[in-house]
Amino acid sequence: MLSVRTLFGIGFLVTQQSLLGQGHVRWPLQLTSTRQTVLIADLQEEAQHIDEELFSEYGFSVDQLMELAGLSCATAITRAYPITSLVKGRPSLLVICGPGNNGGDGLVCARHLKLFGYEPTILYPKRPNKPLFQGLTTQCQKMEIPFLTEMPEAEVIEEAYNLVIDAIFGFSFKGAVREPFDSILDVLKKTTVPIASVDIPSGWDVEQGSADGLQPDMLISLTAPKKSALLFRGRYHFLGGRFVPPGLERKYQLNLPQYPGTDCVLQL
Ligand SMILES: NC(=O)C1=CN([C@@H]2O[C@H](COP(=O)(O)OP(=O)(O)OC[C@H]3O[C@@H](n4cnc5c(N)ncnc54)[C@H](O)[C@@H]3O)[C@@H](O)[C@H]2O)[C@@H](O)CC1
Ligand SMILES: [K+]
Repeated sequence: MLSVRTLFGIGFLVTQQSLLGQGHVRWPLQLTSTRQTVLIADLQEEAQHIDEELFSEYGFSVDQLMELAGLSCATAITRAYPITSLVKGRPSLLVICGPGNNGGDGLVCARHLKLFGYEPTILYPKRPNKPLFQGLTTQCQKMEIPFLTEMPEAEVIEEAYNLVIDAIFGFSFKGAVREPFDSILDVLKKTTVPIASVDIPSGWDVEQGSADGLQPDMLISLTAPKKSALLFRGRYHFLGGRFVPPGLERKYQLNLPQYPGTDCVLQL
């Protein structure tokens, strides 16, 4: 039996097979907006399995998918926050990158945003010692994107930036946030500048979310929305990462919506 609950302020519905009293329900968990219905990657492990299979079974490389993911994020940001809509004199953005692949998506996103005419600045406090991330960092430096050495205060962010892009943690985040990201997230919770989160709002449990965590204005879900996306209450939810082969979509019953034309993003 299907039960329907309204969890979102602006016309979003969440439907799930019998939410109460039936134990754990894997599928189908759906997110329905006025525009789309998509199934949700219910478990953290599920998102990780999809990720691993893309590399092991389907022959993709990490940098390939990261490029597509980061391009999706940059494209979605241009749709939600076109340069003409920004309130500051310059189209300044702060991109905060974490220590894993979510951070890599952030670096790619920053590079494309620069090409799209924005003025990103990057904070990248924990840099993995791997050629992929070193290359992405060099590319951003060569694009003349400035890197900060420390997290600005909330008031400075409000003064200087139109938007913060949160590429700190994605679907591999677990447990209590460790420094320096704990302090960074504390500042982000204080600022009133809109936040666009890549894949998952950082600090949120991938399945359960976080009642006192970040409340981003935008979420760009990659491949498929994660379960915690049901708790997202911001204005803009986009799906990106248009690279899922049909066999993988069938195996995980993702039932992904049709992206319009040649677009790499879809507003949910
Ligand atoms: N298959 C996909 O869907 C794709 C996923 N991509 C991105 O990859 C992300 C997942 O990347 P990863 O698996 O590298 O993981 P994450 O980027 O989610 O985070 C892992 C890093 O965070 C650290 N970390 C975890 N918990 C922490 C805590 N409590 N405090 C402090 N540090 C913590 C880990 O030590 C590790 O360095 C996705 O969310 C998405 O953004 C894309 O790059 C490519 C395609
Ligand atoms: K994130």
